[in-house]
This record gives sequence, structure tokens and C-alpha cells, in this order.
Amino acid sequence: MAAGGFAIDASANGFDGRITFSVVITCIVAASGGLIFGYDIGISEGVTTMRPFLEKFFPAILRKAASAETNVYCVYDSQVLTLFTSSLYLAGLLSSLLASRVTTALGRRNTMILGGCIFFAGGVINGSAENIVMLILGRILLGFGVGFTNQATPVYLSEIAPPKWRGAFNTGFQFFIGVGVVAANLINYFTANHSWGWRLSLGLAAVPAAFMTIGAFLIPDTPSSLVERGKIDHARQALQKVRGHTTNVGPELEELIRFSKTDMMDQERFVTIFERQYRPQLVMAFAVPLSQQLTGINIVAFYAPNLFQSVGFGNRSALLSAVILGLVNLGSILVSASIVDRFGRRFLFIAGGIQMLLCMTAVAVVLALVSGVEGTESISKGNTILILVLLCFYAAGFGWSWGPLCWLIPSEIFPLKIRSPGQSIAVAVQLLTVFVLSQTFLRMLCHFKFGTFLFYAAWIALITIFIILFMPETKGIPLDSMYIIWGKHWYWRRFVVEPQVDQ
Ligand SMILES: OC[C@H]1O[C@](O)(CO)[C@@H](O)[C@@H]1O
Repeated sequence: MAAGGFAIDASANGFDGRITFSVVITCIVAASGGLIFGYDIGISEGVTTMRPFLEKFFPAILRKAASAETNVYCVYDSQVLTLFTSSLYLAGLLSSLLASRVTTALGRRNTMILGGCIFFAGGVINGSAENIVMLILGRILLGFGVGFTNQATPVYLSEIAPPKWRGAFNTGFQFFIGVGVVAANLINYFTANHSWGWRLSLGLAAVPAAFMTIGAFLIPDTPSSLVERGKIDHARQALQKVRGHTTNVGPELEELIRFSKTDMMDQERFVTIFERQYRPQLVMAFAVPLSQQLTGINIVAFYAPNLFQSVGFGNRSALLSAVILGLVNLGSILVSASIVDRFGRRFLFIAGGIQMLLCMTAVAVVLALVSGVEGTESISKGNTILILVLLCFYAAGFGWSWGPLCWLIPSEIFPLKIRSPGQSIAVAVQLLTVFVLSQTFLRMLCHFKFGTFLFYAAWIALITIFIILFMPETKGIPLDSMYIIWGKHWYWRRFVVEPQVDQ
């Protein structure tokens, strides 16, 4: 069965999709929107293992850690602590849904600016927190910032990149998420042993927020978004800027206007995406982010320090191992960027999936063998290092597949009319899944022990089969021609209606 194994000429519409200096700079600046999400992921991982932080806000956990009977999997099983981490995801979920209207009305770029400002405020409140209420309030603001930014930035990148290189440019977003994670891990590493360290770690969130917000002020909005809002002259200028001054952007602009008119003929409404003809895209908007989280990445990422600490690493070496995982992840995102437009999305999904599956299973086996079925035997340094190595291979598998592709796919499969709601759904589903899984992971680890890793291994197997059967190849196809791939797919073709474009 040729599920998605067909090619479509990227230059079918004849536009000059060259890589210009301007498009590269614009995309780097825009992709830095990923910094704030990454910074937050990395910071909350480490701060929740810092003693002064726990003493001030969660003293019960320290008492539990001190008690000898607790088994290694259960030390960090606290619903309140998990709620601290996850409150951000609930807020982000809400705001990403709101962001659908905001990006349609204000444009992608302005939504990024808004997100950056709100995140900045959240960082300041968290850094100066005196009680748990301030702490949670700060996290809610951070969540609002992340929701807006994650909704707008990937779409920005896909709309502005030359179609042939869309994969590489869009991968920049995940790359900056990774940079944010590593920067945060390093900061945690140095602040961990100071009584005020957690304040610095949380408060420094304002720095990436300021960086991306100022950056976003300096770049134009995307031509599609400007056309959608009737700003044709601005759209022409934006196109001229990113495609180069020697390029005749007239035909590309006309095409955008034509598709935008067709798309907007019936009033753009959130519910449009639920029409039968958009079923394939809608399914992917749910399935891709859900599957990304079912790889177990955040379980490994959020709790890597806790995990290493509870299986025998000291506090600082636990944070260091998180840095190592983060660097491996970053390197593999670069590999992804360099091949995603050549080998395609499906290849990366499948290869990365198999790699993660093998590693997750191996981690479960090692944990079962060395810490005993009950998890009561202590784990030697050597075996902890073995687990770290396996997790590094796992992180690399994620970095070249589900990491970047989870942003790329939703940002490129929707027609303009439903692009904003589609991306909103994808971001909301991702954050909801992070919330549910992180809320339950420590409980699972405590009760199912090494079986938790087998649980994720089984999911990785399932989602890889899902990709093989249902994900068509999207590489190189201009956004406005994307409907073609569904029409050629063995299953999705029954839903597709060709758009009627005015000639
Ligand atoms: O794509 C975003 C995802 O990637 C990660 O940052 C890991 O690199 C996750 O923590 C996050 O959920």
C-alpha cells in the first residue's frame, strides 16, 4: 500500500522560493519564540528538586525524602508539586484556543509579541514569589504567554519559508525550544546550591521573553496573514523583503489573494474545521500532538533530574544529566533540519519512532533487572550511567522526529481558512496531554515502577504504525496545494473536496 509515497513538484506554482538572507534572519528571529517554552520546561524540571525551594513551598516532600521506607520510585509523588508544574499547561491550553481569534484578527506577529509580554510578567512574578499563590499566578501568566506564542510562531514560520525548505525553517522553533531547555538546565545547575537560586532561575524567564518580544517587533507579519486581513500593500512589502528585492513577487501575491478570497468566502468560524471535508486535517491536529506526548518525552524531560536523583545520582549530577540529554536533543534537531526536506517527514517519524521504542524498552528492562521488581534495590553508578546513555539515544530519536515534526505538520496541513483554529487545536491538545501525563506520571512511576516505561514503549509502537498508515508525505508541497496529498491518500481521499479557486 502506498500510503503517502507520492511526490508533488514543489515548484508547481512557479514561484521563486529562494533562500534569501532576509528570510533566514526573519525565521531565526521568529523561531526564537520557542525559547520561552523551552526555558520554562527546563526551569521547572530543576527548580522542583532545589532544597531551598522545596523548604519554602513544599516542605512535606523533604520530610518524605528523608524517611527511609519510601521506595525509589515514590519520593517525588506529590500532587501539589505536580500542580505547580502543570498549572502552566492548563493556562496555555486556554490561551492557545483564544489565540485562534487573536491571530486571525491581529496577525501572527502581533500574537507573538502579546505572548512574549505576558510571559515576561509571569517570570517577574515568579522570581519575586513570597507564597504559593504568587507562584501559581506567575505560572498561569507564563502559560498564557506560551499558548499565544506556540500557536502563532510555527504558522508564521511555515507561511514565510520557501515551500521547498519549509521543514528546515520550521524546525527552528523546536531548536529554540531545545536551546531554552538547555539554557534553563545550565542556569539551574549553577543556582541549585544557593538559597536564592530558585528565584534567579524563575525570574530569568524574563530574559528570553524580552529577547523574543523585541525580535518580533523587528520582523514583518506573514504575507498570508496580511492578505487575510486585507493589508495587500503590506503583504507586497513583506513578500518583497523575504523573497529578495530582485524577485517579482506579483504572481505569488496574486495567488495568495485568490486562495484567501476562496477561503474567506464563507465567514471564517472555528467550527468550520469540524466539517467533514476537513476530517483528515482535524484528525492530525489531535493525533500528532497527542502522539508526541505519548512518546513519553516530557516524562523523561521534566523528571530527568528527579529520576536520576531517585535512582542514585546526587542533586547536582542529576541536573547535569538533564543538560546532557538536552544537548543530545539539540544536536539531533539539527540533523532533522538538514534532512527533513530531502528524506521527508514520514522517514523521520518512522526511523525516530523505532529508535525511541528500542530505548524505552531497554530502560524498562534495565530498571527491572537492577532495582528489582519492587524498586527497592539501590542502583549502582554504572547502571545509572547505562540508563543515561539509553535515554540519550531516546532523546536523539525524539529530536529528529516527533520533536520538530509536531510543530511542522500542524502548521503546514491546513488551508488558510482553518489554519488558525487548526494550530490552536494542536497546541491545546499538546498542552492538555502534557498536563494529564505529568499529573499522572509520578503516581504511575510510584505504582507501576519500571512498567511505566513499558507503557510508553507500547504507545510509541502504536503511533509509529499510525504514521505508516495514515500520514501522507507533505515535503515540498506549497501550502495552498496541500489538499492534493489527502486526495491521493488511500484512506483520506474519501473526505476530500477540491477547493474552487477563482481564475
Ligand atoms: O515540541 C515540544 C516538546 O519538545 C520538548 O521540548 C522536548 O524537546 C518537550 O518538552 C516538549 O513537549
